[in-house]
Amino acid sequence: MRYISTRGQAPALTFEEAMLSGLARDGGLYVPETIPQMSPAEIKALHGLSYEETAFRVMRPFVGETFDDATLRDLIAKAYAGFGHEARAPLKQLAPGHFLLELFHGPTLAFKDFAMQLIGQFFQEALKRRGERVTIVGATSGDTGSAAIEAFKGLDNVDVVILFPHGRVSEVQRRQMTTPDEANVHALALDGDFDDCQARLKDMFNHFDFRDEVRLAGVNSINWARVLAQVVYYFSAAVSLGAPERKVSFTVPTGNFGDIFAGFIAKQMGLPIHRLVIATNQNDILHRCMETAEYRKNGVKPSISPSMDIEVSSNFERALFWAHDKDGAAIAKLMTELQTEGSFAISPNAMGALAEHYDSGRADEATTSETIAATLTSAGELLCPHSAVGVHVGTEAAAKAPETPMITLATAHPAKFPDAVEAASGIRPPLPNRMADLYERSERVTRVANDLSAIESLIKERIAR
Ligand SMILES: Cc1ncc(COP(=O)(O)O)c(C=O)c1O
Ligand SMILES: N[C@@H](CCOP(=O)(O)O)C(=O)O
Repeated sequence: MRYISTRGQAPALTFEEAMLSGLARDGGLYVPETIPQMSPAEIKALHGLSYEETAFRVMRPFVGETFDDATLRDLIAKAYAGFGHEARAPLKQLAPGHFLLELFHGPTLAFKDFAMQLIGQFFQEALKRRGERVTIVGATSGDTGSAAIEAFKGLDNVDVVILFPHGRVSEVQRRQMTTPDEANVHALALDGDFDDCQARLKDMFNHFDFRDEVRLAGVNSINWARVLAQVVYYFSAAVSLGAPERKVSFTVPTGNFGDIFAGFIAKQMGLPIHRLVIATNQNDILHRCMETAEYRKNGVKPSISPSMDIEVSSNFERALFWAHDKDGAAIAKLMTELQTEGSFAISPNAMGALAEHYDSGRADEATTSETIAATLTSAGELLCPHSAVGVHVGTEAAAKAPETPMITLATAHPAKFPDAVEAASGIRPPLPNRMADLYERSERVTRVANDLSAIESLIKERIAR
């Protein structure tokens, strides 16, 4: 299995090389050259298996020779052992034909743990074998950062540096990143928004002297291994509702497009998915793009679902690559236009290819709050604001195809966003006992300007210690 860049100008890599490299050296994102197929019989055989065994069977062909079967099984087992629900990703019924896939039972209470706990294991195994150390730099709007810190803290062959937008994450999210006291954890609060954090991260990958000097690695969904780990729960959920005999649709609260793109990969592998529905908050660039065929930035507005306050949706590049018949030059041109003009137009052919798989919808701030309150009353479920965006859009989409079950992804625990949830529902969700002292722990964070050389100097200084 080889991985190629969406911009067509970087060397093809193995799974291990792609995982440890992060961004391709032409600025693109790695994707598998071909997508392994699962037959209806192989999908049917997933019925009744543990989440871990499902993960093994779905991911095995992508991993190639990086890990043998026994090692891969062992790493998967270690990754999910700390989850707080035996099913790992339980499915609950919200309404007739509408289900909620709870992805927040991992250690940091968001769906990021599914991938991050696993790639934490993958990195440790690969680095030990190679005798290498790396500097992981991550950009976060709140959840990737805490999940990465949890997965990599205390390891002696990794430094983990997280850039988060100052003042634009919830207090719980911030404290999850700033209170760990392990020396290899570095939380940096950047003066800017998430797009600035992600842009500086990509600048670091494109600055080869720095990249090579610090042996930069990435654990955002830039990293193909992140996306791969997220493919698994599309299989486990669809199979429990009758796949391969029965088609299902998914609604995904979307920002950086990694989670919904994992659903696209599951569909390409053979999972019978009817529609993949992009659910955006008031930062609705992806929804507007699906409606107008134009991807146009108009400024990020802070919302009550802050993890989705994103306008430069990194993995949309991977979706566009497929929609343009894997024409790397075409993708490079669109990405340059986005950088220079703040927008690009999508051709009718490519829009047609996107519309074959994706629908979209948005929820504004008031609708998000109303959905939190309404879902508590109708189904007894207390949603986080991101999941509420999904439930609102998923309900609308389900009404258009009532014969197909709709699965909405619940991407975070409500206790990560207590202020917004309390304002909407009157209930302040408590943190789990193991995190009960989060507000008492002391914080360690460095404020940084949105300036590449200042950030790079700070990182070099930190990792030299
Ligand atoms: C809670 C939550 N929901 C939804 C999203 C959006 O997911 P993605 O960026 O994969 O589209 C994020 C951030 O990634 C998130 O943290
Ligand atoms: N919402 C994310 C943004 C980064 O997304 P990623 O999937 O590329 O890591 C976050 O919580 O940080």
